[in-house]
Amino acid sequence: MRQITKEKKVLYMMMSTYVTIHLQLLTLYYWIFGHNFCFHKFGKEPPGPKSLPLAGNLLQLDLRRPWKTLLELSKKYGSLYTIYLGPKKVVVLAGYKTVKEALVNYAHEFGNRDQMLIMNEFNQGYEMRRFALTNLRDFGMGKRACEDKIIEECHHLIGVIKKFKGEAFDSALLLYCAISNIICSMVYGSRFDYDDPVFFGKKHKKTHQTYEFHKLSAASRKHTLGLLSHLKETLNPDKCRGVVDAFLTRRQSLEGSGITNSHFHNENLLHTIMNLFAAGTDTTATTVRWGLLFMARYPKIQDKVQEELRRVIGSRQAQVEDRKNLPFTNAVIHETQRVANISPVSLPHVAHKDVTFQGHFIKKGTTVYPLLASVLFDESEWEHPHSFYPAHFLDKEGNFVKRDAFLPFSAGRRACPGEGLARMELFIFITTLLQHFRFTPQAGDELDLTPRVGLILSPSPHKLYTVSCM
Ligand code: HEM
Repeated sequence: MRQITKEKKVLYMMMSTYVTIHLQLLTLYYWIFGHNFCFHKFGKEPPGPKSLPLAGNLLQLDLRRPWKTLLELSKKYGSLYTIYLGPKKVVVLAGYKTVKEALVNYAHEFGNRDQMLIMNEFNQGYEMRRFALTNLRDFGMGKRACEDKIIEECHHLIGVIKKFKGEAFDSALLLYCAISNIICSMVYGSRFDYDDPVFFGKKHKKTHQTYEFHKLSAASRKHTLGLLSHLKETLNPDKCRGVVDAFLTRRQSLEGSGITNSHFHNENLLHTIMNLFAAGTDTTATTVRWGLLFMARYPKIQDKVQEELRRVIGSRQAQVEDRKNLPFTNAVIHETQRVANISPVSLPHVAHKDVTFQGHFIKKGTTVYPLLASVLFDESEWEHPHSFYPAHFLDKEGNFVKRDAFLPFSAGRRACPGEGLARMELFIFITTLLQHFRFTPQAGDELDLTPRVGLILSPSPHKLYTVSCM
């Protein structure tokens, strides 16, 4: 009897080991193959490359230039495909037609943000973003007052460039300070000199060598806190200097009405400001840098821009109003944004609900990457997608033409809210600098146009000479 029970036990153990191994094999099979061929009653999920458990498709990605791999994968899997970044499933949208259809026609369905990636996008994110943008508009964003501030800042920059007396210099830090000052004047109500500790703390030297904007003091939590405490001490609710004062005044009035648990608290203020600097400085400054680099690299195009500027506005200050009379210059600025492709993958979106898109099922909560590079270099939209070719934006008579596939600011509900300000900055900075200086490379420098790897695609470190034109 005892013998039979022992045998039963051994048999039981063997069976359970067998079942466990099979379950593990099935799980592995599912990980390797299953989620690549997932069907749903509303349609098939977008196709994609096979992925490994946990690592997903990470081993296939060029981690220094992931957007390049995403572009290559779109050639194999089409304009809508799935990849796994580790265990995280991501649906990639590629090509003008698909990106536009998703972001504009399905704006609601694809309009959420990935909570993990946006600072302060917890529950209060939407309210804070709305507050910041409404107040930026009140303090001049996209208006005439703002244009005056941009022009004033541009002249500070010109003064500093003149001090190099024609010596070659790297424009990176100067441009970051100048563009930061536009946000500073709207957020804090004042600008700062380029050698002010607001920009350069103890890390100045290192930052100068590595050109990493996020290491500048203006982008640091500690410096922002210092500025905020000064603004709090000197606050006059009847005379708001900028967005910070408006925030503090709103908080005071809420507290006056007995509301002490609103979203208007210090941490939100800090995040809102740092978000604005992160989104609004590096992007625009980097684009102006690309513009100057392209001008030095393509001197004949620089000649044509300068000829048009001299003919149409002469030596007077360029205004946004002049844009319509400067088709070639306008085309060059657009082509700069297209080729610079500073944000090759837009910020991640998230499917707001289950959606069937182009016959494929995408589950609520799935992260979606609009691949903006695939739009800006879409071979079915651009005549010379991989060349710097301002005529993309000109008709046969030389008039400026808008192009649908020009989407550096993305499109739809989540498109960049700073587009108006950015376009104003790009126009004023690029035209005014080209009215004052001719930009040329150092002797023997071919000017490498390979972008530096980072959060956005910026030019590799380089120096340019300036020759005064005025
Ligand atoms: C050349 C300059 C700029 C470029 C190319 C650019 C591009 C973009 C892109 C591609 C996005 C993501 C859109 C999406 O997810 O679909 C974005 C978001 C954003 N941009 Fe810009 N941007 C620029 C300048 C600015 C400026 C000057 C500001 C503000 C002052 C700004 C504020 C923002 C904000 C707050 C967001 C996040 C919006 C959200 O979460 O919905 N940007 N930008």
